[in-house]
Amino acid sequence: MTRNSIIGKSLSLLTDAFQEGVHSVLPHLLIPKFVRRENESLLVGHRAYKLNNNVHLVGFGKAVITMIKPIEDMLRNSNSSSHLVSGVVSVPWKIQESIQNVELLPDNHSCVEIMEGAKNNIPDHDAFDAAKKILNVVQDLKLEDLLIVLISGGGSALLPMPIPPITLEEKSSIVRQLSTAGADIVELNTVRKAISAVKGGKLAENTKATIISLILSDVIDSSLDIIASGPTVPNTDHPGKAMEIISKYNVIISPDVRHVMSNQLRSENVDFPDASNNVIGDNKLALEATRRFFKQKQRDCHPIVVTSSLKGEAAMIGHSIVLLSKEIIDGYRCGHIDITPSLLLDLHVERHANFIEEISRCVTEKLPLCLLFGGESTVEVKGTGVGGRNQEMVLAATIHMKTELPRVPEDQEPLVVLLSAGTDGLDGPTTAAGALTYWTPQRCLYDDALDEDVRPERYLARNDSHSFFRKLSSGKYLVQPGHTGTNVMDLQMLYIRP
Ligand SMILES: Nc1ncnc2c1ncn2[C@@H]1O[C@H](COP(=O)(O)OP(=O)(O)OP(=O)(O)O)[C@@H](O)[C@H]1O
Ligand SMILES: O=C(O)[C@H](O)CO
Repeated sequence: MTRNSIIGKSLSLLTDAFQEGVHSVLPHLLIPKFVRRENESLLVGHRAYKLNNNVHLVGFGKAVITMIKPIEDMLRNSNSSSHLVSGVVSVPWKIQESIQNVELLPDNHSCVEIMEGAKNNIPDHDAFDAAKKILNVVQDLKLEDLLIVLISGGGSALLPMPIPPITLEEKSSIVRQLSTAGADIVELNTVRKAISAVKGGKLAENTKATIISLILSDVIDSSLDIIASGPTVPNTDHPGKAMEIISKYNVIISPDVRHVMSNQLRSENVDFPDASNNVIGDNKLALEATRRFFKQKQRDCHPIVVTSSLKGEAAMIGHSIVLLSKEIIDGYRCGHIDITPSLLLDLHVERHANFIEEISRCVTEKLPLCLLFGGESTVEVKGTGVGGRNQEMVLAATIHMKTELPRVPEDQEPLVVLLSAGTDGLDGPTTAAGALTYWTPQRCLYDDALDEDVRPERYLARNDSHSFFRKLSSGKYLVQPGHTGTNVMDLQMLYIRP
């Protein structure tokens, strides 16, 4: 096989593995594993709920559009009547037309109203209208009703309801300032909870019905109060915490926002006995599916799940990944590896001893490796370019690969390929999920870029990673699945052959 075809095959292998990871967390496949109908009861986890034409459904997030159908099917009776009485969901702009398999969408007679909004993941008036409708539905319910709440990542932007007199524009500006300043999702959602009339458990406080939340997690450790800002989970944040975050990132806020934040009380409700919050899937599931894929498709390759809690600055992570690649390539050459301890911390390696043992074995036996990471990085956006955290990570890695990976003797042909992409299919305000890069001692993506007169450093300095990858080789290195209909953070795969 020529070097080019080995590179091409490896790029496709990683793209296919990413798709497999995404497929494993498609909500319509996860819901039936968690929710079952048995006669006139709905079984969710270990609990049984009596059905009596009393079910209402609300939902918000990037992945809820394909959660509706399995629930509707389950609640329909043999005479075609249904226990599902009403529903409203808030989903991303244009998501329905991007779901290719229309069978996954609710059918035309569905009683669930689908409202699209939050273009580019920014709360807007369409999402605000949806949030108002959702709040009306839950407020009207009675004690004997069941409320199914479908929740997934992206839910915060799709359920905006600032506490008056804060306006939607003020709220959006705070979120934008925080996320471009590099605040992580825990910080961002702590602030969102403090200024919202529905987040931080307030949706649950507004209903008498029994709540069953079905949650697809897109945050590290699946913290329930952080996913979509926990509308059905008690808010236990210290009242001053949101203001501390505002000060940390120098966010400019209006006197109204300051007033609402300083009057925030510690939540009275420390528990909602009538709410059950159930996580139906997460990043770990996707990583495990990806690991299995490598085992089946590439028998000589050793896949290792490194972490599901990767976080930090995207470009720095890209650098750490290259430093680890260097140690592994050196290891293949001398049959032994000493991993720098700080790299284990920077890459959030979960089980240090196991990881070192497995890598050492692969290096000694000269086995190809695929290291699998999951999590969510951040970017402090200082430039005016167009990009996302995954594309920025891969662009930074491309530059470090060129300068830091070793020039090994001619007779050795190591190959490094990296993919980083968001499982929701959209990385920041771009149409790609992420990107790929490669390196061999003879040629790497950086060289291709120079040949095409696309200078990686210039694009990185402007936070313009999407423009870089779009321009380079007509977008060949972009990962572009479109809206996937799911969302369990990002996946990174680092494939190294000796
Ligand atoms: N030009 C850019 N270059 C790199 N990253 C960017 C750029 N512009 C925005 N970002 C990053 O994109 C992130 C927002 O991306 P996105 O809208 O995909 O959010 P998300 O976290 O996936 O959404 P959710 O968690 O709501 O599903 C922010 O972290 C922001 O720093
Ligand atoms: O919607 C949100 O808040 C984020 O996606 C985290 O769940």
